[in-house]
Amino acid sequence: MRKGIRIRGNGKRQCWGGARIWRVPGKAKPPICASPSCSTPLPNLRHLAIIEPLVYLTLRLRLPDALIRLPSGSRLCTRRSSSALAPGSGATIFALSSGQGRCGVAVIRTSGPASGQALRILTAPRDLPPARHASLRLLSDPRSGEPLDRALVLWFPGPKSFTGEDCVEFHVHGGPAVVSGVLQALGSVPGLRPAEAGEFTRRAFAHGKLNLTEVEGLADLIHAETEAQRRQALRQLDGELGHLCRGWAETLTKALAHVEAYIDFGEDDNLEEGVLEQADIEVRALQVALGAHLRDARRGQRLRSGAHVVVTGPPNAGKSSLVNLLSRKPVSIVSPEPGTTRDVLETPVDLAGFPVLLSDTAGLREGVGPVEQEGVRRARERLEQADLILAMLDASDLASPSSCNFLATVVASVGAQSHSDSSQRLLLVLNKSDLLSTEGPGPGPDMPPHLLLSCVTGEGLDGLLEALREELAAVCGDPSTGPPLLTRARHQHHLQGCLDALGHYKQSKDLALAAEALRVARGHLTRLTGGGGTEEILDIIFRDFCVGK
Ligand SMILES: Nc1nc2c(ncn2[C@@H]2O[C@H](COP(=O)(O)OP(=O)(O)OP(=O)(O)O)[C@@H](O)[C@H]2O)c(=O)[nH]1
Ligand SMILES: [K+]
Ligand SMILES: [Mg+2]
Repeated sequence: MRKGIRIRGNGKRQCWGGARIWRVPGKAKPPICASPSCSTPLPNLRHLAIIEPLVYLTLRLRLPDALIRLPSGSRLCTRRSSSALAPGSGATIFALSSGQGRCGVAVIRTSGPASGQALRILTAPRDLPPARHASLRLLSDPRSGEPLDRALVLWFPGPKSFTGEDCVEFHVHGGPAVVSGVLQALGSVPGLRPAEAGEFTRRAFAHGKLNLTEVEGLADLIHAETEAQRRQALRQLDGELGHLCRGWAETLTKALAHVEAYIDFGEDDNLEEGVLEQADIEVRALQVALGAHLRDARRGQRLRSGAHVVVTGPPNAGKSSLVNLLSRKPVSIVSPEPGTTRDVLETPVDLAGFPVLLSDTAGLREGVGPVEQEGVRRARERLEQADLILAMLDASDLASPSSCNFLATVVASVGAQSHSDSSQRLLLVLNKSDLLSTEGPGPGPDMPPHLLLSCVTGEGLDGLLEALREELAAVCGDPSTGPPLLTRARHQHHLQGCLDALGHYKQSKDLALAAEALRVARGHLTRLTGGGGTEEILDIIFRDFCVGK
């Protein structure tokens, strides 16, 4: 049981960790809400510490971005640091938000206080259309009165808009002359300026419309190349990861309130028994949840950046033929001459809906010329980095020394690995099955689990794709089910930091240090969803976006 250190003021003032609570001696006057913008009276502090630990802690520690809730559950205030806005952010911004180049319809967006004025000026003499109704308007250049296009316009008065500010969308014909004419006309409206890359989304973040994980989910959705990446990004944009982190942060806030309450009232006999034990139980459960998520961390990142699948095997097994088949393009040279492939040839492929970096490699054999030997060395090096190994043999040549050696080394060594989430996975493919009928015996009973395939006839390809889908779901995590995945090193960093701080909480003998460890842990979760992120991190994240997003 930790001993409590009690810092008691002179009955009037109790200061703790910099937050000051002023108590009036005698009848404890109920404190008021910490938010400067309201003065709602709250029930007395001791009572509060137990029935509303979140509010108690908020008052005690003035958590900057916490939700201050009354027992009735109504919210008092939430706020995000406005520093998240890009520099020069008071202006109204505009940009082409649909793709560059000739297209049927192009979408030009504005966001900021002068949006309504810009819409009036470009559609003069008509007034603003009804909010959120697509309206057909003639756009004209305010400088010359020259008609620009007949467009659909949409007026989104803030805060019910993507950025939380007044927004307008111009849906114009997607010809370069129309788009540039409208952009120039907008540029001539006082108070408007072209948007920076990602600035619309950055404003949505600054106005609390998106948290940082949702911003990253939006970036991933825009960059998604495969079905699995789209599903994963959509879940993150829908806030699943942010929601999970908020739940963890609330658990920590409750545990912290219990520890603080014990520090404040530990000796009072009417403080509930087991307040500290309750905090320990909450922390232990959180450690288990965080640990499970961190073990999964690599999966989410693989899903974003692509799983490394390496094709390996003895010369002439048909490796290059398979790579060309899976990538549906002539990535590698195929020839009957063994030792054709020397360099590692990497190509991004959508395999069964998963993003994959598929590598073709030199046939593994010893005792060849220096160039091919360098190729073999590079092949082995790439094999080390593989998330999934496609091991290939010629099914009609299984008794050869090169096949036996390959089975005894590469295949056996991966099979021997203890199966954990981070260990490599291997699929054994016996190629050239079309030769089996004529060339004699196929695989014996002691052959490890394998798939038969013919790159020439395509026999067995469906089975291989199904097996690949299962393996890749295991390697990348199945984005349709299971908990939301961590998709960035930043997420992993903060979760690891949170877990480390919880470790310090458990080791600390001194309650004050234990409370501080919980605060540090909670800070990591807050930064993960974007409260209090540093400018540099925000710049890096929003740099990922194109202009107009
Ligand atoms: N009959 C038959 N021949 C195949 C099959 N797959 C590949 N081949 C032939 O086998 C020879 C070698 O194919 P590659 O794809 O170059 O083999 P590789 O493993 O990349 O060879 P190296 O790069 O030299 O290691 C070529 O002549 C292919 O046409 C198959 O399924 N059946
Ligand atoms: K070959
Ligand atoms: Mg090859």
